Amino acid sequence: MIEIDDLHKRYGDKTALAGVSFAVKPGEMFGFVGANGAGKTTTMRILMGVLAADSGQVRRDGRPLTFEDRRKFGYMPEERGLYQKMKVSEQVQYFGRLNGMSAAQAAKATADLLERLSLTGRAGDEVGALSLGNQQRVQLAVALVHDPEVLVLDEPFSGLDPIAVDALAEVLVERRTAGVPVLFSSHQLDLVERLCDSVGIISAGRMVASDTVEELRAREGRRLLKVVVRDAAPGWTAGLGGNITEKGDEVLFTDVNGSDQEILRAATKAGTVEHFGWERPTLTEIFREAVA
Ligand SMILES: Nc1ncnc2c1ncn2[C@@H]1O[C@H](COP(=O)(O)OP(=O)(O)OP(=O)(O)O)[C@@H](O)[C@H]1O
Repeated sequence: MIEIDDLHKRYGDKTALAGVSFAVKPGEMFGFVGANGAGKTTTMRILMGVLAADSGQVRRDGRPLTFEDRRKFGYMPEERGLYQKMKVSEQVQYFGRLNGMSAAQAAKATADLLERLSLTGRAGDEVGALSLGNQQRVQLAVALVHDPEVLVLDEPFSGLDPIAVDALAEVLVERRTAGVPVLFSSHQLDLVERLCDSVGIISAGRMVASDTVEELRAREGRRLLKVVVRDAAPGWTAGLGGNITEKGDEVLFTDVNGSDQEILRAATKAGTVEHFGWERPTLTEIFREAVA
């Protein structure tokens, strides 16, 4: 288990992190989300030892992370760092070798990854000759080549086309299933919602929510009540509690504060109730609420 415990970080008089804590379990995919400048990259740099925290700790299985631990991590930094003049396949193999693989292991892992990320046809091209999206795929191959024990990826999906998004998602899900803790940041909340078991929402250097996607949605899930009444008597919602938005037969109630049964009785009296239930918010709605 990877634990981020109460990280604080200032850049001069600018506070970047003001107490960031969360944990990523083995076999868990954790989506790290937050507005621009919220502190995601700073947190991941501290996790990877690229940057020192002012206070707080990063632990693996209860003990502080060491250089040796981090060598077994796969990291995709925000500042992409590839040798532009090196050929794609050589580059990925090179990083595999740097991480302790034999030449044969690195060659095999590289060939497999290039295939998965649809880069086989570009294996002999210089990285600098590739489009930005394809360079991003190479960067991912570099982060993944040594079969890391932990994955820390800073916006791995940005700039990828939908096919590459699916290919990367498949690789990450595979690693997660093999027991690897996977942490990635993203602004693509639909993707985070689709892929992640847990989500951390950071705002202005503080964690404002950190839980499983299911828990977050369930917790927020009794905020929006949707009622559809066919052939309702006009004005049937008059005098009922909460904020009310009406659209044809559909009525949405927010901030109902326990008056749901009263609403159900009124709806039943007004006409034929076709739908009565709590709407589960999307991650985007939860995010907007959390950082507001
Ligand atoms: N080297 C630095 N010097 C000064 N301030 C910095 C530095 N790096 C980051 N910051 C500031 O720290 C805060 C957190 O930045 P960080 O890059 O961690 O955010 P982020 O959540 O990754 O943002 P984004 O989604 O835009 O990548 C921001 O206010 C940023 O301006």
